[in-house]
Amino acid sequence: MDFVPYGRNVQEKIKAKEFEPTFAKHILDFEKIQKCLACKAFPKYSPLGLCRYHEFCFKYGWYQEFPDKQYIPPPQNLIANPPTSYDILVKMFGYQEFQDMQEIAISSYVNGKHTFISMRTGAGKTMCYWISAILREGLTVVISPLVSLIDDQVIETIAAGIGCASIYTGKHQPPQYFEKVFSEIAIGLIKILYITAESFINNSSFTRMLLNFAKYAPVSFVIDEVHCIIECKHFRESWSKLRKISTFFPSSPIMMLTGTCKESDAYLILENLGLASNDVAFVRGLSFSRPELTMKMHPKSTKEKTIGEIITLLKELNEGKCIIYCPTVRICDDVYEQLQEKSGLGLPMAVYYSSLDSEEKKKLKSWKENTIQLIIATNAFGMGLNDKKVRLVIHYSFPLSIGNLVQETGRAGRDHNPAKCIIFYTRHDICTNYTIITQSRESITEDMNDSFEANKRKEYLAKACEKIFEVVHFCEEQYICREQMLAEYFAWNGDNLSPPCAHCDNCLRVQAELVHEVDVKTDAIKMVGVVEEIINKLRESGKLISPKDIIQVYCQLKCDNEELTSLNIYHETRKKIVRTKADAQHLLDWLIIRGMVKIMINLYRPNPNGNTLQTNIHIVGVIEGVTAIVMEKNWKMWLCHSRR
Ligand SMILES: Nc1ncnc2c1ncn2[C@@H]1O[C@H](COP(=O)(O)OP(=O)(O)OP(=O)(O)O)[C@@H](O)[C@H]1O
Repeated sequence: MDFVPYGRNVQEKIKAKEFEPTFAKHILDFEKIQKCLACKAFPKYSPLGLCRYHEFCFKYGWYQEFPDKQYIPPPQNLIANPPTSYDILVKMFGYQEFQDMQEIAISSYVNGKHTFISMRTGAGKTMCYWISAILREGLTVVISPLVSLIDDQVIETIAAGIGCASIYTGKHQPPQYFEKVFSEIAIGLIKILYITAESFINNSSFTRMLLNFAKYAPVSFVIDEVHCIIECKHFRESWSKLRKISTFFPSSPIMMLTGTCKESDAYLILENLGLASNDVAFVRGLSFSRPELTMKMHPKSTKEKTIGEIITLLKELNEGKCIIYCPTVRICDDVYEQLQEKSGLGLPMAVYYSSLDSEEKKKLKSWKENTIQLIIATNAFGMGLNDKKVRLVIHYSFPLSIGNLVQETGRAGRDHNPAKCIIFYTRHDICTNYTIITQSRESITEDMNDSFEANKRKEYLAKACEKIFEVVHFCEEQYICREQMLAEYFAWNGDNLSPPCAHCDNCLRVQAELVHEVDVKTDAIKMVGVVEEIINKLRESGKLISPKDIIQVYCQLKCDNEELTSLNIYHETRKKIVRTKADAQHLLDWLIIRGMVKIMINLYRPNPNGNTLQTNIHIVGVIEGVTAIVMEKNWKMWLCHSRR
């Protein structure tokens, strides 16, 4: 494919005054407005007749950026020095200061270095690649996880005055559309191209076009929400194939953006992308704290009660907007119906999930225009969404992972004013979440053979259990500051912990109750002793061990399985710091998420012909040398004085 004719075609259209850019529909009154003399696409902004971006280019003598090659700029005194990233921030976007680590991130990437950027939600990561795309010549390709997110990104980018387009598979993008996008890239009108990982991996004509373009001008890459490489690789294969970037475009720098990434995951991401860590600059935000957010767990009981509690929360909403996250489409519809019926609030509301048809998805427009105040959605909604009016985020069931929790709650308070995040929590939702993660595939892993596929699935299921228990542990913790827990979860080596937020439910509880931080190492050692003894006892009979068995033996309570009362450890007299069932459960969860006690969640159908799925949680073992490993760790736990 020869790239040059594309440019020629569009130049002819411009000359014949027949040119309409692919993004015309995002420009208000496109037909009527006076257009920029240099691009014939964006509205005229300056007295010279140029749009904001081309006026900026004009001042610095960047005439090669003018898409209409016939346009001859008037003579002028050029600004002597080339623009800095700060000049662009101020002159193009109207901001006076960089936020967080934006400037350092931009400088690294513009200098051609692969740059891994991890900054809190709402820190302004988009700006990092917008400014870079202007400073670097050629095209910036942004790989983004969701079509709905790409649609939003395109609207925002056009509103900011930067030429962009999107590529994903769908009936709204026929072959003629691709041809048109290629032409606009060829004349330099499009600076940023948003694309899904699937299109980037599978659209071979796009790859050919890009390789061809790279012969004429630099191509740079951005992977937005780069943690998807870890989180989506099992069900969206394309995310595991993004090494294609470094293979096909070895001299292009890659900017990797995330709000939530553990250090170990960052290295796995680089490995997946075929990048050596020495070749990558890591830029991490100054703080991951979101002081404007107040997080609270709410025990979840019956559906009626939960809906009633949600209605009370909604009554306090006033002008603000709310997102209710539900785990499944069925639950979204159900909550929507319940709220419609019972609320009497007259609150304009809608549902959103990826399987809605495009007509129904149009309601999203009303959300953006603020005529819908409440959206009830699956996690298909909201990733990267930047809506400053969201004052309340409710989780009808606990989030699928700590990463999801941060991303989803991160939609609130984006104007830096106070906002609430409420999670309705019950252990019963473990089943729902596990069903989603495993895509309802029954998972009796003991029966699996040893094939490569089966091992991959086992590994995936083990990871899924770990993620669920991480959230369970987070939700059930009563005293440690929620913000500190999240900061610790995502902490990298050498990070300092910020002080407690003083306004989450746990901080308030610590202020209200008499609590003590105590060392429970001896209890942790005892608990793994209990696990080992029970396993030894029941190994022969092949009986399954539940967390309840461990708690009953540890707390020396009446055992459901009477056999266990014959264990020595059951009768041992000892001084316990962790005494109540709830605290013992919390300690066991801690052992599980630290990988010391191994569990398995088993998804099964109680009635083979029915649709209902249930879960059993089994304890399957401890890691080798567990006692020594427990001894090495810190086991400081907050306990309520009155419970001790
Ligand atoms: N330097 C700046 N000064 C003031 N506001 C800024 C600056 N840079 C970006 N912003 C604004 O910050 C808001 C959040 O930016 P953005 O959507 O890029 O956040 P993000 O880091 O991508 O968050 P998330 O991870 O949640 O998607 C936007 O409204 C953006 O215009």
